[in-house]
Amino acid sequence: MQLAELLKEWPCSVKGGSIRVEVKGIEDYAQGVKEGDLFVVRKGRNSDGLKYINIALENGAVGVVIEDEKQLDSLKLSVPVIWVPNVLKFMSYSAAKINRYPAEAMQVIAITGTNGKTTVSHFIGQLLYALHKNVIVIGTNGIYINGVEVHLDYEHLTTLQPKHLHKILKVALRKGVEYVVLEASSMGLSKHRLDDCSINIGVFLNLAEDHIEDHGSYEKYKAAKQLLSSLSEQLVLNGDDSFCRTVGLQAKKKKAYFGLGNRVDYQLQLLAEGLVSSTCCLQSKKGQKVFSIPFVGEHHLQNVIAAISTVSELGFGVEEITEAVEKLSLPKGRLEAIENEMNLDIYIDYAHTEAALRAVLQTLNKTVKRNLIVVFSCGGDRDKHKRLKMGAVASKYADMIYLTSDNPRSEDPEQINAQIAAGFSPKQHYEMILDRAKAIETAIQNAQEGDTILIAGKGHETTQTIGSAEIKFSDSESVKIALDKCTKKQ
Ligand SMILES: CC(=O)N[C@H]1[C@@H](OP(=O)(O)OP(=O)(O)OC[C@H]2O[C@@H](n3ccc(=O)[nH]c3=O)[C@H](O)[C@@H]2O)O[C@H](CO)[C@@H](O)[C@@H]1O[C@H](C)C(=O)N[C@@H](C)C(=O)N[C@H](CCC(=O)O)C(=O)O
Ligand SMILES: Nc1ncnc2c1ncn2[C@@H]1O[C@H](COP(=O)(O)OP(=O)(O)OP(=O)(O)O)[C@@H](O)[C@H]1O
Ligand SMILES: N[C@H](CCC[C@H](N)C(=O)O)C(=O)O
Repeated sequence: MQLAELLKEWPCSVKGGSIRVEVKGIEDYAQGVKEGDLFVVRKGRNSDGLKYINIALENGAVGVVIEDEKQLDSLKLSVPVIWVPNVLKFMSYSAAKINRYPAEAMQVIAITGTNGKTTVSHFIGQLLYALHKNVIVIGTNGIYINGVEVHLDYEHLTTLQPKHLHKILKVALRKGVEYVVLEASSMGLSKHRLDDCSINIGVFLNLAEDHIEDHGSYEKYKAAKQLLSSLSEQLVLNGDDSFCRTVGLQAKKKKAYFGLGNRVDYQLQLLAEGLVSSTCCLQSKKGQKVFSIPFVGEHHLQNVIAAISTVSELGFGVEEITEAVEKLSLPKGRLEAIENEMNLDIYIDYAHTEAALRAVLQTLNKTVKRNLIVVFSCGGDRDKHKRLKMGAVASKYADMIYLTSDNPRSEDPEQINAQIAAGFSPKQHYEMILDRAKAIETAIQNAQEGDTILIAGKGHETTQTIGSAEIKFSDSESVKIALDKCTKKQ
């Protein structure tokens, strides 16, 4: 697309060079610029794109986009310098336009909420696939087309940056994909990553505390989540959550509420709960239906009803949806049970917020046969105030806690754990073993037949970030290694 064509509908000023040049893509990482890209100068937390203009030009940038108007005069370049009022919004607009707005040709479902986004997006993806639709799911656990993971070599965020998002959507459209299910993180929304991805249904799951420090305050975090409402044509909201109710009340658009409580359009009632499955009754304007769900826990009932109501709002019948629900599976690292011969119930779960840890512990507490043992820590360079609260929740349910490391990043894991332990009850039994593999091994070694072990916080993750080093690490691999060692010793 010609630069002149790209800029036609956007407020901007241009100096130097020619606007008749062909633009192939948009890039804000200088080293990633390819021949024909526009380089976007962005001031970040650690650095400033201004320092890398020369690298971008050497790599073939055909224009440089800036946000600071003064640079229009100060930058003397051989290519056009383009001033726009907001580079993040411009990146979203231009990535969508260069790729010819692929989202518009598909049904897009975007999910926000503090907890459950990955789970619900995978549920919706699985349901649509079972209903013979081609579907792409994009989120924390990666990118999946019809359940098959697509491996890409760029930085993986929960909500993709527009430069990646619209490119992958264009490929998906070519492959015949009809439905896009994506996670809308608060960071993604506030950084305008989804501004030009036309969203048919916006799903609101819940609001609890996370990423408060990234946003600056709880109010700002809430406002970021709420942005999804204005970006969506239609809303599906959790009627049991007061924030979601408020979003619904303020939105003058088509909406449907789901929940376990009353006054909702799609209500799920728990009839019976087994060890690994639940029997439920769905009441909706489309009728009543009893069916079984292949997992337990109130939070997962919430996730299931969120997925059912969304797919129903897309126009599918309740009968066919509930049939498919019986075959749903949880995404990797969510209440993932690890089989073993030691008669232990071992689970890996991605709980890394207070609400998530409470949800998973309440669930396990119902089925625990003997002691409940928790192995966890909190991420470094992330909300500090959640640490004490997660400590208090863990201590409410756990007989024994192993404090360890969970991506300490630039922080001292011992200090992080001290902040967690400050929330423990005075009688709490606990031990600190910073090496996560060792902590897992010790927990398994010291456990007695019938105990339940929850390893929380890292779920599907395959790395451990210590300082600036990213080391290969997986909870499930570590559990398997520990189990091997323990069974050999027996
Ligand atoms: C807070 C945030 O969004 N940070 C993102 C941001 O970093 P930054 O603004 O600090 O950028 P910077 O490193 O200072 O660099 C400034 C500019 O110089 C450029 N640069 C920099 C160095 C260089 O060698 N060459 C170069 O061109 C950079 O590309 C950038 O344009 O831009 C970087 C490059 O694109 C991102 O990697 C980084 O996301 C990091 C990875 C991140 O962790 N973001 C998280 C908080 C996030 O977005 N998470 C949400 C999930 C959260 C949730 O669960 O709700 C997500 O959607 O994934
Ligand atoms: N509806 C829910 N309410 C509370 N907790 C939940 C809910 N669904 C899942 N969880 C908990 O949150 C953890 C993370 O779930 P999931 O990955 O689906 O959420 P997410 O919103 O995508 O998380 P993030 O974006 O922070 O990575 C789960 O492992 C579980 O412990
Ligand atoms: N999306 C979340 C994931 C946190 C997972 C936990 N393992 C951690 O590192 O804190 C974040 O980047 O904050």
